[in-house]
Amino acid sequence: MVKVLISDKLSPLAKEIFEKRGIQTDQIVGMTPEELIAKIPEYDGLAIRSATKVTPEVLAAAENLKVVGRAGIGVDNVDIKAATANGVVVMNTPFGNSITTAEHAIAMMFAVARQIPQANESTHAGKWEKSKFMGVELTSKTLGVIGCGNIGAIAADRALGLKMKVVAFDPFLSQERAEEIGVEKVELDELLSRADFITLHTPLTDSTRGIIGKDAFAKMKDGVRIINCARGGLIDEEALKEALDSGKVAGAALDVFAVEPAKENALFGHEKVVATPHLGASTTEAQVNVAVQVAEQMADYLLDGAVTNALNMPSVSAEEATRLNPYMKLAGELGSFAGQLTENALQKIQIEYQGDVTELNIRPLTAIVVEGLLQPLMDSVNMVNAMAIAKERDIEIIESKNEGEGDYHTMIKVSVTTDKQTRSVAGTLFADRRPRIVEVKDIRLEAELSHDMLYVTNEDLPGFIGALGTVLGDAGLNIATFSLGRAAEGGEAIALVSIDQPASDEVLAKVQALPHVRQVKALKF
Ligand SMILES: NC(=O)c1ccc[n+]([C@@H]2O[C@H](COP(=O)([O-])OP(=O)(O)OC[C@H]3O[C@@H](n4cnc5c(N)ncnc54)[C@H](O)[C@@H]3O)[C@@H](O)[C@H]2O)c1
Ligand SMILES: O=C(O)[C@H](O)COP(=O)(O)O
Repeated sequence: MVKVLISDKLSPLAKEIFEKRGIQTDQIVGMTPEELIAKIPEYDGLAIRSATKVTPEVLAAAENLKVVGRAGIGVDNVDIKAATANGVVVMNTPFGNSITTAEHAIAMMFAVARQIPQANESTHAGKWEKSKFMGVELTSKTLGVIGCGNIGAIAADRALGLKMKVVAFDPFLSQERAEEIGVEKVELDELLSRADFITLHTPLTDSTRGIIGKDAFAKMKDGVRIINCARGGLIDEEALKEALDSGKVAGAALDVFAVEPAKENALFGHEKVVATPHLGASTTEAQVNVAVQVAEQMADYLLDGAVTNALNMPSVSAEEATRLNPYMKLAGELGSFAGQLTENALQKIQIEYQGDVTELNIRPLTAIVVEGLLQPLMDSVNMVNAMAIAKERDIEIIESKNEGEGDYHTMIKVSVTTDKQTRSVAGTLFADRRPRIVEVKDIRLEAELSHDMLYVTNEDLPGFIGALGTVLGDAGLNIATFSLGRAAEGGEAIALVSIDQPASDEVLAKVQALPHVRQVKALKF
């Protein structure tokens, strides 16, 4: 039975959905890394928020794990490289909490503009410090949005509704999209020098870490206010403290911190800092959205092979997954066949898709061909990491589509170039949706692959078939199917023989010694 572990606090709807779809689900929140490592081998799926750290050690122990589902956006708590290497798909829910988080940023902007938390605390303490809490208006002020993706764009939209002027810095924001949102696209330095409020909405990457540091503060207006509801590492916290102490920055509203959970932080207790404990996504609505979405996505993948919102795999819809399944088998067999025939360093893989298959999403098919091809070279290759491994090894991958039908209504042809030669193998699906090999080295034949096969190339001369049958019969090997093809009369011929047991080295040597045999190989599928 398929099993999922929920290791963070998720809406109970997630468990309900998993169980309704026949997936056994355990929820264990607050495990230590060691406890998670001990528990994870049992599970096919792991559903998390930001608290669980999916480290290389956790992934190494996760021998049955197929998918990590993040009920939320940020996946900086998941080692995606290690997940990919282990064949684990990582998915998130990129939109479910965006409105909620943008609203939190706006709430934090109001809070820091009017010192609402400080005034609240003072009022509860019976101090009535009316003159202490002088605020600023938002109307007509300039908001600088750093990172104008899903959340940044919603925050900008809400700020425009508050009659603010919005400037945005985002290297990937097009002029058209900026106009559509209603923001002015500017460079970072211009944003820093013009903004009265700055709100951050980028992921934490090597290029965004510390994007707001000493240099950035120096370029800002005096009295600027900073809001961060994205990731703690975007702001250099030491530099922020100095800027607050000097009065350069009039206030900061922070939902996220460099180290979380943040029990201690140099900014805590600062009178100009408003802080919340990573609450950006914490609304009833957002938590329902992300929990339902992650459970559906994970169940779709575990049960039907459909891939949605994955960070390390191309998307495949449920309907596509059903149509793709027989092609996945064909692509896997072609890749494996070509891989087992390839003895030298791979340089180029060409995959031609012809006829019906061109209507489908070919990216997963290509990934599975490449996986099959690399499998004889390395155990650790899988569909998730195959393309990355090929790239690392400078293997060129060329895909082409020919929508017209050839001799078959659908065909996939894999050609592999090594430093010595180019070899090809092609296959189709018959009406029973079962794969058939229909061409090897441009020689036509028709073979269904089975667990143990013999691949024999020989000269097309009389006596070969009988001699081969005798060798196999003498060895007690039953022939299940026998497929033959030849380039031309008397030219190169290929035999693909399905046998009920594997052939020993001795049998292979005897076949190799037969007159006219050029090459024999035992293949496994
Ligand atoms: N506080 C919370 O609870 C909470 C909730 C949800 C999301 N988040 C975080 O908010 C952030 C934004 O989420 P999103 O859904 O809007 O992501 P998104 O991918 O839709 O948008 C991010 C934007 O940042 C831009 N960007 C990337 N590098 C940049 C750079 N160097 N400079 C400027 N812009 C850059 C991208 O082009 C993109 O437009 C993420 O870090 C996410 O983890 C926090
Ligand atoms: O990236 C996100 O989605 C947010 O940081 C929310 O994190 P959380 O699910 O731990 O609240």
